[in-house]
Amino acid sequence: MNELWRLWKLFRPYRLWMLLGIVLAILTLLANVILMAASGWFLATMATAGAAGIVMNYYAPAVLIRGSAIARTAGRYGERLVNHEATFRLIASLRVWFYRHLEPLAPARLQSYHSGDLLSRIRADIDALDNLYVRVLVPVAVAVVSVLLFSVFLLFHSPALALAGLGFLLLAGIALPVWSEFRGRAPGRRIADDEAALRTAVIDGVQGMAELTVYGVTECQAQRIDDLSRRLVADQTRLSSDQGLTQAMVFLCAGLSLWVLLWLAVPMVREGQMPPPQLAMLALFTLASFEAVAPLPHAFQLLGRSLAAARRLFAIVDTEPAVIEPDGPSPRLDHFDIRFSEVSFGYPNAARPALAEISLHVPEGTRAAVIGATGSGKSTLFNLLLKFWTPDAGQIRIGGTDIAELHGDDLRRQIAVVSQHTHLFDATIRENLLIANPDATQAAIEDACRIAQIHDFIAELPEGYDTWVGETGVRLSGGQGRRIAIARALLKDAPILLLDEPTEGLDTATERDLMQALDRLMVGRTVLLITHRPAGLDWVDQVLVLDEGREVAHGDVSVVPQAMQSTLLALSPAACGLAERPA
Ligand SMILES: Nc1ncnc2c1ncn2[C@@H]1O[C@H](COP(=O)(O)OP(=O)(O)OP(=O)(O)O)[C@@H](O)[C@H]1O
Repeated sequence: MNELWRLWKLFRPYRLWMLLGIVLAILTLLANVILMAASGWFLATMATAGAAGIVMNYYAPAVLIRGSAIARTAGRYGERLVNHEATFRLIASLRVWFYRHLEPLAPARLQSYHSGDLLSRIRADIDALDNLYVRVLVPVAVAVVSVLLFSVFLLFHSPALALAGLGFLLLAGIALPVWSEFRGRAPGRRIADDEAALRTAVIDGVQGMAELTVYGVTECQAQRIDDLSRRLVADQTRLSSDQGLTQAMVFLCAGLSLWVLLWLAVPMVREGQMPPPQLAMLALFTLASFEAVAPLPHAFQLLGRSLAAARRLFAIVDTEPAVIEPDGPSPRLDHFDIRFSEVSFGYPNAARPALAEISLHVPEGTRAAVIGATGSGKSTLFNLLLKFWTPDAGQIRIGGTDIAELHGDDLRRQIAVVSQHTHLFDATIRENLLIANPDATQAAIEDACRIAQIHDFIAELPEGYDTWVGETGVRLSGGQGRRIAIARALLKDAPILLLDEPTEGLDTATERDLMQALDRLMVGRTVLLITHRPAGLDWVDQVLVLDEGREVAHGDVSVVPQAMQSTLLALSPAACGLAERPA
């Protein structure tokens, strides 16, 4: 129930909208009940007056009937309008609220969530919360107020009638919803989880279609999706049949209530304690009053699903970010040398630290390489410099300022990254370039692409820079993707450049061309290159060699172990057809 209270606090800014929606819903319901009761009374009065030959004024009841019919229609329209408006505002603000909590968690804390699961939380779970307002909160508020009013109304006629009416209303409005909530709790929770699992499985299946096909296991994935779908459908079927059953029970309660009313009231009429038209009025009133409690079983059934969704959202919202941002504004950076001082860091639940007491100083405008076998901690060094994680010990300074004093966004504005995993968005080439600098002119874009040696290729495409690159850039080769990354880095024009194995996986000729482009990009910037191969080491001023997170050597390129240097010769600038770097 803690979730309910937390949700209520999120709903608070919309309480006036909600109040208005609830008031309109109550007025609509009352108008309907008055319409039914007045019609019953009016028809019965007219019939008895006609039979007795009595002249009566039918204008006043007719006005009441027409008035309540119009009020019911207008009220329903207004209530839908207000409640939908409130719901959409609420959902919009919940999405923003969730995204605000999600963003600081990226990428460190989100690595344990699949993108399909996150998508499910952002979309389906937030949508499930709107049920809480429209299908739970509003009906409950309407039922509480209306049942009170109905009981008072019946009390005026007879305490026995009030007691009987209230008894059946409570049976339909409390007992059935409690049963419904109990039955819906487990499937509701499973539906939230299974929807997320299904989305994850479908995304995995589509993205990994090539691998699944190559290894001949598409059937297995299809079976997994099928199993999840069946479980989901089974739970949804159970909820639907429960919903049908509870609706039938509500009608049964209304019918029984009517029978009991007739059983109590007919003797009163016979004994002259109640005029006959009043009996017709009370009969229709009783039937109509169950409209107040009819939505409650379904509302409480949805409660389980909504609370499960809320719990899944709060699980993310309550996660502590891996990096705590400073309170004040970031200090201004005037220099861009990078200094790691005795930096140690271990990932949560890791067997050993990813980095242990690493120190490295890269003077402004110079280049350093971090080299080491796979898993030696090179990327971790970048992750710490980009403030995706916080070191467990030691400090990282840029221009003498501890990066802990800088906001992540301000820090990352000073850094461009070219890595082997360039993410290309499902957009045009131009849009993919503009993310580095949204204000870049076409001339600037083309200049960057010329230096990155990709302009000629783009210019030859029928749609040039407006060519759609496809999801994750499938329409570009690995080398072309990396050139786009270099062009992005040029457009960003940041003083610090991080190169994360930028030539990994490319053939020698492409690697050589790319190194030429990178050489232009590195000019005048503080560069940190990580690699597990010696390619490009001749262009750096110092090399740090890591092994299992520890420094094993540090100095000029001669400190690189002999075994690595022999490979290095094959990739020297001369071998790549490049001029030696000027001193
Ligand atoms: N997000 C993570 N969560 C937990 N452990 C991680 C994470 N990222 C890396 N590690 C672990 O930390 C160690 C260092 O990894 P890191 O990625 O820094 O190595 P690397 O030298 O960049 O390797 P590669 O050359 O293969 O990219 C490894 O043992 C790795 O398993």
